[in-house]
Amino acid sequence: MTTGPSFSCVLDARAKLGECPLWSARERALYWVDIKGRTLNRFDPADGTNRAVAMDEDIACLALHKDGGFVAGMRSGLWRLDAAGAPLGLLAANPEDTATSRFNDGRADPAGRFLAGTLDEPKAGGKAHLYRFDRRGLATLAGGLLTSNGLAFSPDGRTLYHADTPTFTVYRYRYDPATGELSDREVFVRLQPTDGDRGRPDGAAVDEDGCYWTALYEGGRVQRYAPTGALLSEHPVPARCPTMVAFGGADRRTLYLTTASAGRPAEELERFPQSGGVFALPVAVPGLPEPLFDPAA
Ligand SMILES: O=C1O[C@H](CS(=O)(=O)O)[C@@H](O)[C@H](O)[C@H]1O
Repeated sequence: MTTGPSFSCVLDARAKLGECPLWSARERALYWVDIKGRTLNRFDPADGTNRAVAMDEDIACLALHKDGGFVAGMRSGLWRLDAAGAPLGLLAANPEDTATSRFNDGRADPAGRFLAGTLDEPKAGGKAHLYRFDRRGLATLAGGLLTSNGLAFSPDGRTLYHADTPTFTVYRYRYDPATGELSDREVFVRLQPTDGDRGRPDGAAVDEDGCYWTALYEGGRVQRYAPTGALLSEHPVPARCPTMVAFGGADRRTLYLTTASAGRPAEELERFPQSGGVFALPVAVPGLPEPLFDPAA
C-alpha cells in the first residue's frame, strides 16, 4: 500500500455536513449538498464560485435527472427537484420514522434507477435500510443497517458496493442490471478500528479500473481498493471527516471530496480549519461516468 499525495481545498465552504459531490458533465460543474446546513450547492471549478440554494429540510443525496433537474434523497423522502433545486413533487415518502430517520447516501444505477439508503440517527437498532426507486415505485433491498453509505457500481454494473459506516464494513453484492435486484452479499472490506484511528467507510466512487475509492469518516483520509479488496493506496485529507468522493473534470481525472465540520472538537477545527470544505486530488485513472436518473427505468 502506498501513501499518495494529499487532497487540497478548492472551496473553503465551512459546510456543517458536506456530502454527495456529483459532477455534471453537461455543465462542467460540481453539485454537492450540506445535509445539516440544508443547502444544495453548485461549484464551478472554472472560476471557483459556489452557489448555494436553501432547502426546507435535510438533503443528503442527489442524482441528475435525464430531463433536467435532480432526484434527491431528503429526510421526508425522495423528491423531484427542478434545475434550480426547487421541489416539484414527492416521488416516495421515507417509510421510516422521520423523527429519527433520513435518507443518506444514494446514486443512480447504470440503468437509471435511483438507489438510496437511510440513516438510523440514534444508532440504536439497525433500523436503516437500502431502497431502490424506479418506475415500479420504492422497494427495500436491504435492512438492519445503521448508516447506509458507500453506494457504487463496478464498471460492468454487475457488482454493487454498499457500506454500513458505524460497522466499519463495506459489502459487495451481485447486481442484476436488468432488474435492479441484489444477491450474494459478501464482505468486501472491513476496517479494524483502533483507539488512534476510528476512520470508517463513508461515501465512495469507482474508477475505470474498477477500483473503489472510499472516504474514511473520522479517519482523515481516502483509500483506494482493488476489485479484489486489496488496499492499493491512501491519500491524506486536511480534515478529519471526509464524507464522499466523486470524479469530475472534463476527463474525470479530478477526484472531488466533501467534508464535515459539525460537532467536531474545537482543537480539531483549529488544526484543520478547512473542515467542511470541498477538496480535490488529481488522479491517473478516470472515474466512471455518473448515470442519469431515468423515470422509464
Ligand atoms: O454519511 C454519514 O456518515 C456519518 C458517519 S456515522 O454514520 O456517524 O458513522 C454520519 O455521521 C453522517 O451524518 C452521515 O451523513
